[in-house]
Amino acid sequence: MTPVSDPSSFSTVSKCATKHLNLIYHVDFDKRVLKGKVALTLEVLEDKFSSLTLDSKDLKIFKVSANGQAAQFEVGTKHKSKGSPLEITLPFELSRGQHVIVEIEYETSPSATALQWLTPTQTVGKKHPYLFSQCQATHCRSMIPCQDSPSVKHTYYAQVSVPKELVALMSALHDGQVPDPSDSSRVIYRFRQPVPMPSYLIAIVVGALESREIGPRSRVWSEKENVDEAAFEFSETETMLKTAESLAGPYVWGQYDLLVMPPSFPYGGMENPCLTFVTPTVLVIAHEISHSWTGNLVTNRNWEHFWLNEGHTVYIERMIARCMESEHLRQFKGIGGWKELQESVNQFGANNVLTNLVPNLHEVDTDEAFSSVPYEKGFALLYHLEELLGGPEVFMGFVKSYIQLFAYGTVTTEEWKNYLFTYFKDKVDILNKVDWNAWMHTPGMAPVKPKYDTTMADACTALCQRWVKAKEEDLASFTEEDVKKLNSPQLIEFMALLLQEEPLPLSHVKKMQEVYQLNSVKNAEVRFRWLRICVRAHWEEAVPLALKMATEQGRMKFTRPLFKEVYNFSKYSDKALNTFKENRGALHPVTAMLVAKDLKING
Ligand SMILES: CC/C=C\C/C=C\C[C@@H](O)/C=C/C=C/C=C\[C@@H](O)CCCC(=O)O
Ligand SMILES: [Zn+2]
Repeated sequence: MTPVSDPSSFSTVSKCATKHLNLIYHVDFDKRVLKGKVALTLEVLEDKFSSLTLDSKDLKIFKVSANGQAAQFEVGTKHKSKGSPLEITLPFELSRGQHVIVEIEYETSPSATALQWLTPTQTVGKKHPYLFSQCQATHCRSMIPCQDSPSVKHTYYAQVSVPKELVALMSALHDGQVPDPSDSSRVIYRFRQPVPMPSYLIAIVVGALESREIGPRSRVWSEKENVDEAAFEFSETETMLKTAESLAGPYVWGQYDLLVMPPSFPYGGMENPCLTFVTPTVLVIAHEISHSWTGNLVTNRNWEHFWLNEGHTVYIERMIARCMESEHLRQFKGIGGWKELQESVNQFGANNVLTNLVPNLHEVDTDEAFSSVPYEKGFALLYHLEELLGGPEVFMGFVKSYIQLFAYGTVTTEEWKNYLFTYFKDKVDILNKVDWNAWMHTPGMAPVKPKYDTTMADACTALCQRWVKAKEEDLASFTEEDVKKLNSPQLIEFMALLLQEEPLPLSHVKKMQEVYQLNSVKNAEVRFRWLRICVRAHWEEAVPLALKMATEQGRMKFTRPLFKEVYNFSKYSDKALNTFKENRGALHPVTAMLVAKDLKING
């Protein structure tokens, strides 16, 4: 494995490698902290080893020991986004191949960026508090002092003490629960993760949770008020898992549970092993299931190679759509993805190096670097290669082989490319014609736009152009029949196309509401785009609706653009700022940080 440093981590991954974590947590809702003890089993990688550096962020470190002997430690200067290096000096020297158990007693901060603590009023049930984590990309270090780099993979065991009226879940297999011997009002939940995984996939949730069985290896979890509806929504999970296995190989994680998150969860989903987190706005989990292979089994070496996780996951996700629905749907999703890529390039700017497929992340906050680029420029590259090398079955054969080769390990873009050339050794002449530098190390849109089939998209394009070209006298020609011919993905695409045009006149948007009744649509993907179309047309009645959606749920895919849209409507810039400030405390810490930057609020 070629040594590749991790610009997003302080940890000394060349000196030692974490093989196992043993975690003991006491969850304190009153103080909003995790009182923790972690035992890291480290393998020594160098000849003389007597010190190491771990990642930490806003942790109170009380005590460090190595093989039971007290060890010196120092928390270094805090970095603007990477947290603080935790320097540890062992009381003895070890050599290559030996193991050492480093134990650390610590406490997290109430403002730990990996954690969101919800009051009972912020939950559906309104009776109990709620805690959930989101570690990707570099927030595990605010929850555990560790080697917080995806280049390191380890198993873990955890014991979590919580008030006995609550349930704890983690990204691992359940290993039972016992009363807390030190406090009869608490219970200890036990978890075991036998498959080596990177720290960003450690996840915890504590709340008044219930579950329903939805398959032979799957349960869906949520607050009890939502659990029956969730069981219905995700009834196809086993079918989707089997389809993914037929494409990518065996599912190695054992259990595949789903946790329906509170509305403030900042992403559509998070592929935590054994327990995918999904927001209520997400109805399709093919992406998260696909991560069980690309991302969780084969993992990017560091975050500059994030496209390997996401590009391949989107490719498998869309192959599942091809298998379960149609090739036309896969093509249609490719067209939609190209638009998402265009939006990210427009947001960052076509010359911004963060739109490189493989960006340089030195001194870059990964949360600020996050966009659709690794997903959709990554997918476009893989689809382009599929077109060149023989079609979907041929290229999926490569993807399955790539997964088998790099399973349980980590990979860089160079290693991926070398294997691509090896696998297609009789098509090297074709591969040498690909402009790799343009695809990987150049900002802006992908150098080649795949030739997608437009069968499902044509109706969307036609309706969009009718509205764009319509004059006042043409507005009477629009009727509710226009959208009855469109399914939900097509309605979303129609609105995404409108968002790529100049803002519609206010008269057009009011007519659209009159004939299509879009204000009453609950589908988040539709509502999100509809409200942006209205605010861009300066329809003032839409402003409170946009801010309501921006604050009632916290998925950044929706919250950030909605706040920005209102902020850009100059008459309502202050309204956007004040609404954000009023709601800031209830937002996820990363969401709050990024919206503040979007609205140009310092501190
Ligand atoms: C080039 C970017 C380099 C590093 C970024 C890596 C992680 C960024 C960090 O912000 C975490 C992202 C977590 C994403 C989790 C799930 C996504 O797949 C959801 C995508 C957006 C959505 O659907 O809500
Ligand atoms: Zn993903």
